[in-house]
Amino acid sequence: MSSQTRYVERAIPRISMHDFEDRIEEITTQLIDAAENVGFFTVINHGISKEDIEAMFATSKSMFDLPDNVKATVPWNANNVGWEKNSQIRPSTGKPDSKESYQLQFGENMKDLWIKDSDLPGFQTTSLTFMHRVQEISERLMRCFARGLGFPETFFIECHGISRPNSQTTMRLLHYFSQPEESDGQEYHRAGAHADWDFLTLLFQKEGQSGLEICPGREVVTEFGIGDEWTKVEASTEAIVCNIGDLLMSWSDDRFKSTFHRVKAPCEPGDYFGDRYSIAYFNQPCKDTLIQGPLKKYPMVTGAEFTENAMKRNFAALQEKLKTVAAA
Ligand SMILES: O=C(O)CCC(=O)C(=O)O
Ligand SMILES: [Fe+2]
Repeated sequence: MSSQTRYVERAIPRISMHDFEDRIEEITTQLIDAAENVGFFTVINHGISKEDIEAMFATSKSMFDLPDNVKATVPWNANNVGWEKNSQIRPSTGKPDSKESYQLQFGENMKDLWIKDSDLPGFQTTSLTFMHRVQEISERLMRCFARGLGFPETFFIECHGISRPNSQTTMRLLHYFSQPEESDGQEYHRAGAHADWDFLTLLFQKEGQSGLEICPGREVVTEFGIGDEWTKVEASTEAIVCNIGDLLMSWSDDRFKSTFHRVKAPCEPGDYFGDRYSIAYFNQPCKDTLIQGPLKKYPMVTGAEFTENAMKRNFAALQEKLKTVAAA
């Protein structure tokens, strides 16, 4: 079905966050280097133990194990919250990802969209506790990026405040369905190639459940095209994989790169075909945040406008793709 992937080795920087307050300068230098040259890096010694990450994965699995009619009581909506199944179509593939996901936020968008305690006891509390811990790590990284770009140190933390009702920061629980190892002629996409449009994504994976790949080389945030040489990112439960999103690329006037990535449709020997669980934490701006880089390369927009523009660009690229699929 799909042709063999061309792979290249690229080193993915691994950054330790131990003794953060004493090492903030050194960590900032490492982060800025990774952001400029790769767009992807992993953080270790970040303060969340492997056991706590495994516990969140267990909670996520219990939620996905609920019957579809229960999960359908908290349906996805365009505020990027709620549960969906086989419904996200990526412009790069023109086909839905073979997965289900449940997106959670801190603010008013989550009204009536939490799985009830009567369906899964403790789900909301466990998830929110974990989200606050990932937010703490995100805020340390934001302090470094603010320093690196010459903004006041707490600038990005305020722009992405999670205690504001209009917060849009999202944690996405993901479950990719297991796929047949014997080809049945179909290609089952997991997450088709895309760039994220947030500030910074923090991704948790489970050891053994590989599939994440990156394709760097993007020069400007407004372009959509991707190259065809991929690099595998190892799945480790302890390390958090971080990628720059379009928002930070724009805020840095294209100095920091938002990188195309995918979860490969398994199709070659050595690929992982089993159920795959991951957790992505997207740092999103509040709706009224004003966004513009120090060099003013792009016009100033609000957080709400930035998201809307990203969705429009995505939609236009999808229409183009569907045209070529229909013509083929
Ligand atoms: O599940 C993964 O490993 C990646 C997910 C992802 O890139 C996304 O949801 O934006
Ligand atoms: Fe992504």
